Amino acid sequence: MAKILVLPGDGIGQEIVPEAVKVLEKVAAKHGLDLQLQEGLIGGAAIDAVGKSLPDETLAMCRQSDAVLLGAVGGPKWDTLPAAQRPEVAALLALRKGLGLYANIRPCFLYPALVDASALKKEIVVGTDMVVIRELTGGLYFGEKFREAYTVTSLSGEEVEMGEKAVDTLVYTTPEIERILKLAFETARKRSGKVMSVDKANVLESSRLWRETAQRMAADNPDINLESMYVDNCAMQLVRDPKQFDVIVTENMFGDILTDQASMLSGSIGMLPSASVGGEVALYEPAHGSAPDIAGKGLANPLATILSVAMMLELTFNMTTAADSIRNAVERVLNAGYRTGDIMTPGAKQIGTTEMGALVREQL
Ligand SMILES: NC(=O)c1ccc[n+]([C@@H]2O[C@H](COP(=O)([O-])OP(=O)(O)OC[C@H]3O[C@@H](n4cnc5c(N)ncnc54)[C@H](O)[C@@H]3O)[C@@H](O)[C@H]2O)c1
Ligand SMILES: CC(C)[C@H](C(=O)O)[C@@H](O)C(=O)O
Ligand SMILES: [Mg+2]
Repeated sequence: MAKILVLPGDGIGQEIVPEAVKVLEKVAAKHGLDLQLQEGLIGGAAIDAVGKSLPDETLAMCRQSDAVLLGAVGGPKWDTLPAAQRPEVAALLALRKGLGLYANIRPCFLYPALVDASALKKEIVVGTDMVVIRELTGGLYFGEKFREAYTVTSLSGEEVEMGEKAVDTLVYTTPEIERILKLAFETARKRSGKVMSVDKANVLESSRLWRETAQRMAADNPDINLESMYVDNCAMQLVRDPKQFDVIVTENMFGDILTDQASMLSGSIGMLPSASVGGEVALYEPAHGSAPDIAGKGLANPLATILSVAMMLELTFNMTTAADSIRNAVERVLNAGYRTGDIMTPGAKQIGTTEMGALVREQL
């Protein structure tokens, strides 16, 4: 029995998650996986319904599940709430931290049919196949943060208020760095053995600890070919020559930014799935957000969420064949020329969210 909690959340989450769930149901039936699906409230939708973006019941339901499928949280309606109540912080970050999900795996793969969908030149992106391992429960996101009055002492010795001071703290500890590097090494062993550790060790103390730890671990793991790169260079190299990368491992905020950028190598942010792992129960979530600009219009690309279901089958349920059947179905639909707006190219057939979901299911 596979107990799966479904959390559609906000914006396009409400449109893409149902498509992914129907794919999951079909694959589960074909591969003999007995599903028990439950739906829960999260994000702005939960604030509107019960006054809290991560209701206690949702967290408890996560803990009783084998896996969680999340859409997205946040949107303009809740942007003006105090920081600690915003869905992104009070729901998503709290869920990741609460469940101990210290690693976010974001595979960035270009389906050959989408080579023209990328904003980058065809010869640059063709053959893109990498995975970014993003640290998910440390760094700036979770360090101490506060605001206070900013005062300076004037020439006459008076304290003068000059506005405010805002502080975010970037903390990493050796064990936090070791466990994410360990996952990167394990991932690399199943691929080419190459790991690029991305940091800002020329400026940041946390990055110096990161780099020293990575290099020490690499010395103990001779089968791993580890290199380190500064994050600014990495941002440039990702668009200059993405095929030099296989496994990238990096801290929380660098990973957030680099994966949105890397998504363009796969054609669109609507193509980038993810798995947040390392804790009590894994959370599968597309890398993109709630896309308020297209929400409610049936335009969103459900493939990142559908491909997140494939990751769930593979990582949580060890069902590699079932996972591959989803990836192959997606490939066949793309090969047949069907596209949502974000991956549309001249000559292709533009369809909406539900049609894309239905076509993938037809191919299963
Ligand atoms: N995991 C999450 O829940 C998550 C992730 C990122 C952003 N957010 C939140 O989402 C809201 C919007 O943030 P944003 O606009 O910066 O990022 P976003 O990822 O929601 O959207 C960025 C752009 O990409 C497009 N896009 C995203 N997903 C798409 C899809 N599946 N199909 C087609 N186009 C897609 C959007 O239309 C938009 O133009 C904010 O409240 C933000 O905090 C949530
Ligand atoms: C919504 C936000 C908190 C989140 C993050 O920064 O981790 C998102 O951008 C992501 O990439 O999953
Ligand atoms: Mg992000």
